[in-house]
Amino acid sequence: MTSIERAVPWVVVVPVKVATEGKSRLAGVLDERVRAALVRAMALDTVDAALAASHVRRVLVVTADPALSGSSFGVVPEPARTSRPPLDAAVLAGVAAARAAAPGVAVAALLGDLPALQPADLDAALALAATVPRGFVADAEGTGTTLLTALGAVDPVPHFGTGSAAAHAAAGHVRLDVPLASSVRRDVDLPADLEALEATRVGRRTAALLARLLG
Ligand SMILES: Nc1nc2c(ncn2[C@@H]2O[C@H](COP(=O)(O)OP(=O)(O)OP(=O)(O)O)[C@@H](O)[C@H]2O)c(=O)[nH]1
Ligand SMILES: C=C(OP(=O)(O)O)C(=O)O
Repeated sequence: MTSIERAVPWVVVVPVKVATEGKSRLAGVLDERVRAALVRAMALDTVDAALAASHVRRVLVVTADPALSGSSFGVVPEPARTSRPPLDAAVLAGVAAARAAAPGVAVAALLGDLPALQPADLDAALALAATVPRGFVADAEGTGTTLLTALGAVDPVPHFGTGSAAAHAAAGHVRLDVPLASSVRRDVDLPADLEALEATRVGRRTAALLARLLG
């Protein structure tokens, strides 16, 4: 088969916290207003990069943030709190919406704080993910998970946060062999991640915000 026939069309689910509650680990360097603007800028830049990836058919954003709406992606309401970690529950809600609209569709849950995401890097990860039932990409630290994938015949097992990469590996999910430098692994959590963005090609909204911050 040619690579075209093998190409899997993906629905990408992007969870985004209400902006005013996001990025608390940056509270020491950014005030609440700027942090909220950063959450929104990074989320929309992540979505734009995902939409530009050739393997992505649709993007669904799972959020309760009223400022995150747009014509190029769908919005899935934040699910009610349960005993499950809220991020994992949000991803499950997004996956359920994707599968309700397109039964058996391959789904990829992508964190919404990847402002340096490049479409080619996401395509490279999804090309690898097309060969395994469940895959994941660890963050640059190797502990968290920034992308998890599930082909149409299996349900994803949403698990994010510190330690989630090891949990996915222990569950037999395949660590997708993307380079450490891949922009799929570059989430922004800590002040050091924010500083590193100054030397990184980021989406236009995040770039504009950083330019205002740095004067
Ligand atoms: N919809 C939704 N998205 C979430 C939730 N928790 C985290 N996210 C998103 O998932 C991505 C990664 O989460 P984190 O790195 O923990 O982001 P965060 O919770 O804003 O960061 P901290 O407050 O510093 O822990 C970010 O895009 C968040 O906006 C949640 O409960 N619901
Ligand atoms: C959500 C994650 O962790 P963090 O809170 O460190 O971004 C993750 O990377 O799985």
